[in-house]
Amino acid sequence: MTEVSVHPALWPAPLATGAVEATVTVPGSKSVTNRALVLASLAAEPGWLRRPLRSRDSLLMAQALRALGVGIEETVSSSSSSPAPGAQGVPDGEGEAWRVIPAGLHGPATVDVGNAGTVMRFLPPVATLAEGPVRFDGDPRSYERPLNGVIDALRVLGARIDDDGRGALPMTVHGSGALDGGSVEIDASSSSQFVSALLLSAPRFNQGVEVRHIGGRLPSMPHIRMTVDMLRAVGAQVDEPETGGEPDVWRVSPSAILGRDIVIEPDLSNAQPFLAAALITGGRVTIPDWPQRTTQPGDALRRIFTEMGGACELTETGLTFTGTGRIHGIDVDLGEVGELTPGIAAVAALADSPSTLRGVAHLRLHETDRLAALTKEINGLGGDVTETEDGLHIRPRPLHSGVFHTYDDHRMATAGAVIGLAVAGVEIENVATTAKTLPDFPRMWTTMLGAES
Ligand SMILES: O=C(O)C1=C[C@@H](OP(=O)(O)O)[C@@H](O)[C@H](O)C1
Ligand SMILES: C=C(OP(=O)(O)O)C(=O)O
Repeated sequence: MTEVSVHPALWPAPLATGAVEATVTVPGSKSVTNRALVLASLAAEPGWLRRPLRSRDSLLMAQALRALGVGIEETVSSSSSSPAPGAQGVPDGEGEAWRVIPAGLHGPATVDVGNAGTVMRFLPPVATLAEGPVRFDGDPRSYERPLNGVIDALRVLGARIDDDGRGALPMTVHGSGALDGGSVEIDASSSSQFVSALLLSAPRFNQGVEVRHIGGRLPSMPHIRMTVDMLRAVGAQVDEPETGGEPDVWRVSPSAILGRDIVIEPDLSNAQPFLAAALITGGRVTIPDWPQRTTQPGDALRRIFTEMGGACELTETGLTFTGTGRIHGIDVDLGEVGELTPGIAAVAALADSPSTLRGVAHLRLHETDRLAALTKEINGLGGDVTETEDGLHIRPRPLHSGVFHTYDDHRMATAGAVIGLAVAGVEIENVATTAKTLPDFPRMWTTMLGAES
């Protein structure tokens, strides 16, 4: 639906000329921002998001919710302004805040999902609660990404949906203002977002929901934990496997959703390239406000990048990661933290020993086929990467200059930039694709390098 703009321009990835020493403030988490927008829109009262992510994925989410009737007011508060009523533990009037004012949801409306998994999966259940037709469309790639788990489940739960029979976009959800809800079995082995999608709207279903996953391994479990935690934080009652429930079964009871005031954590997956810069150059990077406790998968970087040769210290002010310039290969299952794979593959290509990345077959259905794209692009620079059934085998070799293609995938672009730190003459095709979750990436990257010692 959205014209995918062509960016022929090549961005010369800057080479690091010394050890990177920088403090990098990373914008809000995509996954937390888009869950918070959905929950706030379904709430019984207004709420606030502080330090939300402003990127393509989150703006598409906000635009879609507005199209359904929700009020979302964007304010940038200065340090002199007073905090919003009810704000708790929020730094005094700092940064951007979005006030979300729920309203009766209605169609007719059109939702542009772009290529945002969170928008294409989380919003169809919301649309069943609207009165009137809601049409879903998006980038060409969104037609190929799995959605059948959500479509089939919603039909079982009482929704009427017109698609072209493939269980994919484009489609129209004919909302009737309410959904029965109840029990449903799904195979969510291709995306954890199927489960998250059904749970997020479930307090508003007449009978709530019981979701039973019946397929192969469920990826990205931390993201399902994030969904459960955020639901509980808005007053929902959730039974789930990790707090004594049945394995692979989640239950959400019908209830009102409370309007909350939430501060969005920095996006730890978007912190990855900056931490990688410290690891590769033997430098030191601090990410302020790294949470002490979080469900974000990016938190696993503390362990993974430490195993690959760095050291980290988590303090009250943030995470400081220090590299030695020596990078070790790793054998790791990334099934829980799949979105970290491109960045880990980039570092692994520069290591002193081979790596095996496992458990991520579902990445073939992400923004692009990430396993094929990483293999092709790293090998295009002289690397030696092979695809396995569920991941990558990476044998480091001396790399050379060349174009690193990104396939409209933000994490391919940042992975290419990481390699470019250590390899002269790497050019990133369409670095602007980082706008999906981190629009300011090129400036942040050069600023970080400007601060190198
Ligand atoms: O729920 C979420 O916010 C996400 C879940 C994961 O999706 P998959 O389970 O489809 O990998 C992750 O890769 C994506 O970046 C964000
Ligand atoms: C897989 C990703 O995104 P999406 O939310 O579109 O699934 C990602 O950001 O790595």
